[in-house]
Amino acid sequence: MRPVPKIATIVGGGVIGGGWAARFLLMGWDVRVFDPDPQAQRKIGEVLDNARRSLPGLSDVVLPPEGALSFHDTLEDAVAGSVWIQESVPERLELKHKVYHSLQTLCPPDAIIGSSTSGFKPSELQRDAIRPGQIVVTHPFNPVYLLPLVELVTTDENATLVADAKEILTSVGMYPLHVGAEIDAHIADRLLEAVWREALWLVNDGIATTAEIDDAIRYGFGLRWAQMGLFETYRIAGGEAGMCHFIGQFGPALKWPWTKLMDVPDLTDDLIDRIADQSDAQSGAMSIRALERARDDNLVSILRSLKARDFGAGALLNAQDARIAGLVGLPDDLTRPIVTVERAVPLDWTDYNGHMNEAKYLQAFGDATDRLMAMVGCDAAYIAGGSSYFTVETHLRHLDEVHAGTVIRVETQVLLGQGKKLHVFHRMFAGDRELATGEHMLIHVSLEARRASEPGPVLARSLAQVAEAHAALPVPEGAGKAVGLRE
Ligand SMILES: NC(=O)C1=CN([C@@H]2O[C@H](COP(=O)(O)OP(=O)(O)OC[C@H]3O[C@@H](n4cnc5c(N)ncnc54)[C@H](O)[C@@H]3O)[C@@H](O)[C@H]2O)C=CC1
Ligand SMILES: C[N+](C)(C)CC(=O)CC(=O)[O-]
Repeated sequence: MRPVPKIATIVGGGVIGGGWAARFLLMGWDVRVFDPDPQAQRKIGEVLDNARRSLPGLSDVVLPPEGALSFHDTLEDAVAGSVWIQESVPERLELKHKVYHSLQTLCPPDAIIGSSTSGFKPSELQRDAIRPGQIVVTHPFNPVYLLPLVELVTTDENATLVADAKEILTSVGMYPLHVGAEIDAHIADRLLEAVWREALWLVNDGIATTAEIDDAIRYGFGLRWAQMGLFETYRIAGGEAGMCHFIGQFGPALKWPWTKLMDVPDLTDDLIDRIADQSDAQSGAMSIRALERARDDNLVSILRSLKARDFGAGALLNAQDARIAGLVGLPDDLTRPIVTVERAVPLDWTDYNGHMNEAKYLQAFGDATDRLMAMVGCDAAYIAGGSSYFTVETHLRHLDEVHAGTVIRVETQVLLGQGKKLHVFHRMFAGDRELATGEHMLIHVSLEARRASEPGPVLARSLAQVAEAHAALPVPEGAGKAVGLRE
């Protein structure tokens, strides 16, 4: 794809438009918003605050510098020079048609217009459009700045822009699921709608409250769904005999009255009041923004756990980190310490004292050592060949505190890189502020014998090169020290 100016326009800056604005901005795009609501700027500001505290820490590398956000009184101003236009106005087809008509008379003809629509088919959106091929469905999930899925639904008219759309969405950390055929509500909302209908019936019939239904999801199958989805978990539920056995066992239940799916309860005032009252009793003590923060904190923890396992949505985040960081090799300039970590402090690294927990300093220094090892050639392929380093001694010093969202940087000096021994000194900074140091002795080992061994020649040469260059640097303050005892 040709290099494009990173300019996105958000038309409709409500719940979803605000989330799109945050994702594009934090991934380095300039974002222009058009929304006639006088409260739009305040609302987007609040969504952005939530995004800024949660999204950067998902990444183990530093995100690109944040783009510029601007609000515009006219659509013409808002779309000038835009590459991606995200329509997120209310779910009314005639309103969306009106918006596309205005947009297409004003916007660049090669910009992509993505619609956040939860349920309209792209052919419905394209009807009577000036350039039907410019409009696609890009259906996201709330919060758009944290959840990667975006359903990309297209028609034959869109053939030439599908690849570009996928590339742009992937570049901002999303997972474009290209839906093979257009249907009402795409894939995900069709599934959600089924669960939603059943939940409404359960409240309507007085079987369960809103809180009990939420407990049934979050203490059970919701946790399974978050990492594996439906079919993979049911395959496991079939035991060793797998999916066929599972269907054999539970297939007959499809004919039993387990679901009321095709009927919808009448949304009478009584039912709406009951749902609203139960929901107030369940969560009314918290503001929407506080609930959003609780949701985001939990999502960050779940996503980071999946990331550590390189699984599901976590594997997507690792791929995004690799794209942002590019290839890792030794820097050209070895006359100064090597930057081995540059990242924001994630929400789940902070503790009851409201700052980064002591254990996470070791995590960051461990990551710095891993990065240095990869840079000098002790990378995944080398380790798969049966050799690695084990850390045998560590000394940490905590010099200053740091909070969630702050960008930290670790600079690494090799004090010794000879034979089996690798002696490193890490210094952690936030800007110019020194936060901590970590001194570590590592021994090269054979993973088969579980004993010390000599490094391979390429690794040994590369380490010696760094150690020799770093020997010219002053010995860092604090190196070689133990915990002092006052007399
Ligand atoms: N809320 C949700 O959970 C999700 C919603 N969606 C979809 O996103 C779209 C927007 O939904 P929400 O953000 O929830 O609605 P919302 O009501 O929070 O926001 C809509 C915004 O559009 C603005 N607006 C109205 N007319 C406009 C116009 N002519 N030009 C520019 N702005 C205009 C409104 O002032 C408002 O700020 C819908 O198509 C919806 O189906 C998609 C995924 C999830
Ligand atoms: C309720 N909803 C149909 C607007 C939901 C969505 O479209 C996706 C989501 O975020 O759940």
